[in-house]
Parts: sequence; C-alpha cells; structure tokens
Amino acid sequence: MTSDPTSSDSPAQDPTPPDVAPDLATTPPRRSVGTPRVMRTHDPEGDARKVAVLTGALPWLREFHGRIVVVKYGGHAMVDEQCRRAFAEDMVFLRTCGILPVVVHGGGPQINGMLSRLGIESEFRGGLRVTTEETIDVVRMVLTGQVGPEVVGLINSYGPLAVGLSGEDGGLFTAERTHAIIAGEPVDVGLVGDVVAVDPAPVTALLEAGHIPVVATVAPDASGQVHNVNADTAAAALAVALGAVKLVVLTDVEGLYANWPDRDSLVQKIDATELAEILPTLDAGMIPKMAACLRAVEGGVRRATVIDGRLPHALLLETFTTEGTGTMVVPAGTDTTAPTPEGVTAP
Ligand SMILES: Nc1ncnc2c1ncn2[C@@H]1O[C@H](COP(=O)(O)OP(=O)(O)O)[C@@H](O)[C@H]1O
Ligand SMILES: CC(=O)N[C@@H](CCC(=O)OP(=O)(O)O)C(=O)O
Repeated sequence: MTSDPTSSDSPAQDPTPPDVAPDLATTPPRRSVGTPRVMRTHDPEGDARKVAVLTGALPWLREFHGRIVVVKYGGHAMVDEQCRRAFAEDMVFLRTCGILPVVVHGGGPQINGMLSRLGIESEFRGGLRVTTEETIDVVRMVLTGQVGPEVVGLINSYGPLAVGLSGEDGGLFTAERTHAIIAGEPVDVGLVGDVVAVDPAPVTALLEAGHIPVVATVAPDASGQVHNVNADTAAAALAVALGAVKLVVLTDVEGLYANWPDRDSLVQKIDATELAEILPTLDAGMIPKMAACLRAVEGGVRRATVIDGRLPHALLLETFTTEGTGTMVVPAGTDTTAPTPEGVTAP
C-alpha cells in the first residue's frame, strides 16, 4: 500500500526547515522536485581544495586497494577520546575503500594502570616489560579482556566490521622466550616472547569474510606457556607473514627524532641500512618500534611508518597524501627522496 503524500499527516510533506532564513521561508516553494530550499554560499576555492584532496588520493587508492595494511595501535595513542574516535573511523574508511586493515593493538599504559591498582610495580628494560608469572596474568587480562574489546567496540560503532582475537587463537602466533638488549648485552626480562612462527589463517579468514581483525599480542610458546609479546614486534611479524603492503605504527610522538629529544630532528624517510646503523643508539621506547619497522621492511613489507596517533586522522593523511606524515622506513637502497608509490604513475 502506498500512502498519499498530500494527506495532512504524511511525513512526506515539505515542512519549512527550522534553520531556514525568514525571507526564504516566505518565498513560495518552486515546483521542481529536489530544489534546495537553503541557499549555499558559492566557494570556488574551497571546492577546488576539496576536489584536489579527492583526486590526490587516487594514486594511493590504486596502490593500496585490495592490499593488507597492518596498523599497530599503541597504548599511548589511545588516551584521547577524539583521537580514539578518529582512529576507529579511519579503520572503517580504509575497509570501505577496499583496503584491508589489520589492527595489532598495544596497551602498555593500560597494563601499568591495572598493575598499579593491584599494587604491582611496572618495570621496563630495553623497552620491554619485565614479566613475571604474576604479571603475565595481568597483561593477558588487560589486553584480551579490556583493551581489545574496547578497540573492537569503538570500530564497530562506525560499522560492524571488527572482530577481536589474540596470538593464542587458532595458532596465530608461536612465541619463544627472548631477552632485552641493553648496551649490546642480552638481559633477562622474564616471560617476554618474540614471535617465531605465524599461522595467518585466522586473520586471512576474517579478512575474506569482510572483517577488520583486531589482534592482542599475548602468545604461547611451543609448550603452551603464554608470553608477553611487545605489540610493535608482533605487528611486524604479522605484517611479514600476511605479505602486507605496509605497516603503520601509531604512537605518541611525531615519528623518529634523530637527536632525541630535539623536536627539530624529525626523520622523514630512512632506509633499512641507515636504520640498522642507528638502532643500537636509540632510547628505550623507540627500540622495539624501530626494530619492528626494520624487521617488516627486511621481511618484504614495502614501507613501515611511525606516525603521531595524537593527531586525529593522522592515518588518513599518511595513507592518502604524497607528503604523508611521520617517519617512513623503506627497504635498503630505495630512493628516499622519491614520493611516488612504486608502480604508480603520478598525475
Ligand atoms: N629517538 C626518539 N624519537 C622519538 N621518540 C623517542 C625517541 N627515543 C625515545 N623516544 C620515546 O619513545 C616513546 C614511544 O614509545 P612507547 O612509549 O613505547 O610508545 P607506544 O605506547 O606507542 O608503543 C616516545 O613517547 C618517546 O618518549
Ligand atoms: C614485552 C612488552 O613490553 N609487552 C608490552 C605489550 C603491550 C604493548 O606493547 O603496548 P604498547 O604498544 O602500548 O607499548 C607491555 O607489557 O607493555
């Protein structure tokens, strides 16, 4: 049954919008269907800017369409509500554009918070958490029971796409106990693991079903003992195993500073050889992050980028603009001055 659009109680009637200007409100409606009732100021410059942004995204859409992008979402980048929402929206944006994002989340500050509520002190060596049998339970609980579901819920508020899993699920990661390296020497940090094997099947199954996998980085060793894996490290291992086109690491600084903490020393692009040279000189927080970027590009990922997660939509800027943002790590021997993605003809 179709309703009569002219009947007095029909929702299809054409009420005057509440924000319409009085002189427009008294102008008799024109007869043509769809004629706008509210005047718009013509803004040719603004329109040209919008068109430039949209057309400028084309080479990058071509480059990344149908490809996997692993996004490491650090605990420090999750603190601000506006940025958290922007991140979630960006994930749905990428997936809707036909790019396949896989999120690997951290949660260092959130683990610190829970440990402190439990009266347990947090200790880091060489950027890795000293993890006792007591600590690993808290790490596992916070990552898989708190941070993971929060990230999933946030993304799903923009579109019901995200599904959470951990390195323990479906044989995704196998870990092996590792050490921190301090001044070139191995230092024991307890139940901390490196990822030594990845079975990407649980992640690829989710991608094929149209989902955004959201991965927590606890992982069992061959005997089933769960280990605490740094999220940068896990993201790099997953990016390599999935054949990702790119790894993006969101953190709480603009990128890598050559002379930390000098904020004028931001590195825009660096190749794997140069990065390997400076890696032993870096400070704690950046060691696992830059080691992960190195591991990714040495494992075949075309580029790995560290960007500022405190900047809303930094990920969209990084993905869809030639200037990008943050620090980009490229394979050894790549021309670090070339902006155009490989295989793409710039307009
Ligand atoms: N050379 C450097 N460039 C940038 N940041 C550095 C550098 N050296 C140390 N840092 C520190 O590393 C921190 C990022 O690491 P971390 O705190 O582990 O972040 P996340 O939680 O995102 O993994 C920065 O906030 C900064 O304090
Ligand atoms: C071994 C190790 O240090 N594991 C990390 C795992 C979480 C993580 O990496 O979180 P961010 O990315 O927020 O730093 C930790 O316990 O804090």
